[in-house]
Amino acid sequence: MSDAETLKRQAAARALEHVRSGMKLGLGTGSTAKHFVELLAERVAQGLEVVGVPTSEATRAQAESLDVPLGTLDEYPALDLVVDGADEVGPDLTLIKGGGGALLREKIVASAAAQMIVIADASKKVPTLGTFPLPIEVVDFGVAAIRRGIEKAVRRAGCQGLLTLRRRPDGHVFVTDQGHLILDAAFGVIPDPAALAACLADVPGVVEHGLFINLASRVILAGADGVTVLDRA
Ligand SMILES: O=C[C@H](O)[C@H](O)[C@H](O)COP(=O)(O)O
Repeated sequence: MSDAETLKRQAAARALEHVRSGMKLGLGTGSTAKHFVELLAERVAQGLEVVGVPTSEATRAQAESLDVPLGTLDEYPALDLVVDGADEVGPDLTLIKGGGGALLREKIVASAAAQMIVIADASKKVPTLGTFPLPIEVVDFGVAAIRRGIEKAVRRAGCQGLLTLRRRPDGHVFVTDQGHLILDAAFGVIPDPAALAACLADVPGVVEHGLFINLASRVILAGADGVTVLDRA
């Protein structure tokens, strides 16, 4: 396992300590969350009783293959905990998520959970959000007009930058699990995430964006110097 994967697994292992039998658990998406699901499956095999609600079809497939019992958010609308990764962790545990395109379901699941624990390697911690392009999920209609609307709206929050329609490695347009498209916004710096979130919410055609504000209660970061736990004030 590479050094980066080892760190992700360390963060995942620490998050697993928060899991108790009987919990309804949101299962995040991405390479870090994947470690958590693997470790969770080991505990399930040993007798831990939980029900997982996956945040993506990819996570559903992984959890199913590992025999983690699953349910839907309709069956379990109030979750005890969600464990998920992040692309950036900023001040006040504000996050950028959606690098894997799962932001919409991830945000719905996080909002339904009593607690959200984020797991990441320490490189994800940043003083200011925005180096990682912000994923903005949009409907599949009038994307050029939606893009113009976003460009105009985000200026009110002091943001500007190139918006790139996300494509898969094979060149086809990336389509989310909910059938939407993603514009990745290279803002570089997001001076006021809450103001930006409010501006984006005003643009018709924007379904959701990757800013997670006041959702993460704890962030577990694994770095060369060990594991650091950050709690939201
Ligand atoms: O859409 C994907 C998710 O928000 C991921 O949790 C995020 O991109 C972090 O992924 P990774 O753990 O692979 O860096």
